[in-house]
Parts: sequence; C-alpha cells; structure tokens
Amino acid sequence: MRRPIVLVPACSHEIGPHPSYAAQNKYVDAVAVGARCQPLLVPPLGDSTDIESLLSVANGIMLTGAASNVQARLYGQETLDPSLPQDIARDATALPLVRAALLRGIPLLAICRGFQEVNVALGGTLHQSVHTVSGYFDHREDKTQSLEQQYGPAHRIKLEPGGLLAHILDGAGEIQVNSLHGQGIDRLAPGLQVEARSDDGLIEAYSVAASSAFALAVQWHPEWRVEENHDSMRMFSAFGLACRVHRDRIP
Ligand SMILES: N[C@@H](CCC(=O)NCCCC(=O)O)C(=O)O
Repeated sequence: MRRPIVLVPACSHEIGPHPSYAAQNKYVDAVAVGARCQPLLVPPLGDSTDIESLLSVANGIMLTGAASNVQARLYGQETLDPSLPQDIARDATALPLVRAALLRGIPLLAICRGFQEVNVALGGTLHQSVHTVSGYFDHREDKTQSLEQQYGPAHRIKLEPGGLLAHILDGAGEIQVNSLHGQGIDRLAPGLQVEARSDDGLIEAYSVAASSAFALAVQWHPEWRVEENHDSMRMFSAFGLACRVHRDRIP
C-alpha cells in the first residue's frame, strides 16, 4: 500500500556560490524510518507556493529544526540580535502552510524551529534569547562539543498528566531530552495546550487543542538517531499512524 505523504518545508541555504533549498537528512530520514511515511520536500517559495496543490496530496506535515530564527516582526517585535541567522523564505512558506494544514485537519509534527514557527503562525510570541530572561536556564548547545554530545540528553522535562504526549509515551511523568535552541516560547498562541515543561518552566512541548488531527510540537530533537530512542520512536510512530488514518479517510 502507498505510504502517506509528509510535506517537509525546506530551508534556504548557500551551497558554494549557489542559493539552494535544503533539509537535513536526519529529519527526512526520521519521517521515512520513524513514521514510515514518504517525505516530500517543499521549496520555500513564499507567495509562489501553491498551498492548495500541496495539501491536496499531503497526509502530514513535519516542520524541521534549523539554525535560523523566525523573524521577530512576525510576532510584533524588533530583532534584538540581527547577527543571528534568519530565513525569510522559510517563514513566508511554512507559516501559511501550517495555518492551512491545521484548518484541513492534516496531522502535524513540529520540531525546534518548527515548534517556534507554529506558535508564531497561530499568534504566539517568542523569547528571542531565553538565557537572558531571568529564571530560565541556558538551553543552547555547546558548539565546541562533538555532535554526539550536542544531541545527547541535556535536561529532563515533566509531562502534563493526561496529555497527548504523556499518552504517546505510555503515561511517563518525565523524560530526558536534548536541547539546542536559543529562543523559546514566551506567550503561547491561543488554542495551544502545554504538553511538557523543563524545570525552569519553559514550555517544551504543546499540542494544538483545536485540531481535529494529531498536532504535536516539541522544542527538542526526537529526529536525532530516532531508532535508538524509544520515546522518539513512539512519537514518530504516533505521527505516522495519524498520517495513515488521514490517507485512509473516506473522501
Ligand atoms: N532559532 C532557533 C532554532 C532552534 C533549532 O531549530 N535548532 C536546531 C539547529 C540544528 C538542527 O537542525 O539540528 C533557536 O535557536 O531557538
């Protein structure tokens, strides 16, 4: 039987002197291996994106992490540190795509930048620099470490009892997660429901309460070595199952 199609919005990158569209292997592979779906990369064409055509073939959407920040003007702020990378083309593509996908009940899994994007797309705001806000930990990775260390467990999160994530993780009360982000959620958008927090109170996972389909977003990186982590496999499997249900729905 055909695999469900999962849209993966790509990022803008320079490959040598050439502007390019790209997605990291680990995200794309996790859709294929963890969710057992067919990834379909979406170039960040902004207003030239035919959202209706994409959604007519999509059974899911997975938003990747990326080093770039969502533009602060999209949540009504000035950019505090313009030296940090942005990806205007991805913002202009992913945010409208997310809004349209949620309206259509298309399953969604959002990771790190994707987690921040969905919150902004639905009217929430971000802390532009979590580690400078009183009371919060520094959630950034140590870039002098090996990738293995950077994506290793960094801190625990506590799951909301009775929530979607706790359900997916067999009723777990807490899990260990990695952490590679400088920004984080300040005001959660209307209609989003907290699923987990770190010990400093920062929101680490939420679901879209109003969505008729599976819609989960996490600040950490379950795509990293997905097959080696039971929690990550459960999350991708649950997403894949929701995509199958969407594929098999009566039109
Ligand atoms: N702007 C965000 C980006 C966080 C994020 O997605 N990091 C992952 C980068 C590398 C990867 O894709 O694994 C922030 O810093 O908060």
